Amino acid sequence: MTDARLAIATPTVGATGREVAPAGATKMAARNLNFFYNGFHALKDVNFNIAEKRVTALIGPSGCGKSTLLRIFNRIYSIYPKLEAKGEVLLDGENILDPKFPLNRLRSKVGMVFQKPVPFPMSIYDNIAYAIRHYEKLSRAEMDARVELALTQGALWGEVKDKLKQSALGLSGGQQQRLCIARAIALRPEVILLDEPTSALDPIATGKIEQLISELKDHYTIAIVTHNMQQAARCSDFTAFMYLGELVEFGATETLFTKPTKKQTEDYITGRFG
Ligand SMILES: Nc1ncnc2c1ncn2[C@@H]1O[C@H](COP(=O)(O)OP(=O)(O)OP(=O)(O)O)[C@@H](O)[C@H]1O
Repeated sequence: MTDARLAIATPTVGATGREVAPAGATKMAARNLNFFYNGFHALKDVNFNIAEKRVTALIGPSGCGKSTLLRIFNRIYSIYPKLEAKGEVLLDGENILDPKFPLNRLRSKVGMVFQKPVPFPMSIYDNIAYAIRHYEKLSRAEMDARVELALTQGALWGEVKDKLKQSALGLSGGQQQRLCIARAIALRPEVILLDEPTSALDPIATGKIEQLISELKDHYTIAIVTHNMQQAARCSDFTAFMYLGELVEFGATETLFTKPTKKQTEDYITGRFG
């Protein structure tokens, strides 16, 4: 991977005291990353960068390790004793795989949305507020404003503003997924990881989520696992193609889809396998 825009950048400190890197600079990076499921070598020496305020897509045939890689970016695996990661995953230059990197801090900076929408069995309002209460003490008015902002950024406010007290389980699948994205946004993360966020949705709901992703990248760094190559082509700035646990090719999405340099990539994107 030689794209000069992805060179590791030294983070600078913004007005809020939060470290900020310019859009396009490296936000997260895997360095010689290997992962083992109870001895099974699922990721092999993976190196790649996720650019600040850009969308990076992970594509590849089933079982190639896309979800495994995404999950390592917020250390979800660490709750299982027989799973082991070797190498480094850097967030603004700090290794998040280091057990000394606090999990709470990681989870507040790196949010995750799963394949199947999983709203909590509570009201729409509380789905957002519950997550915030875990991290912050806010007044009622402040909480109302945060809930509204998250639902607005999640492109859901217009549809739910008159039924905030109703159960989130009554929303459609597409609305539930936007609620899950809003819940992740409510914690003001810097990075949002999306694991096949539209695979359970119809084309209209999928279109809304794709539109939302393109709006969110002005504010957040996004990595998305998708089986849908058109989706990767439509939504992402950079694409990583994986095969059998290896990162085969990484580059600007347009280049990877029009002029892949590896035969395996070409075979996959032209539908010859996978
Ligand atoms: N909990 C687990 N225990 C053992 N092996 C696992 C586990 N989860 C995944 N694997 C294996 O690790 C490899 C990578 O799986 P992973 O789910 O990351 O692939 P993927 O590319 O996301 O696949 P899909 O597109 O089908 O979701 C596969 O060989 C899979 O069988």
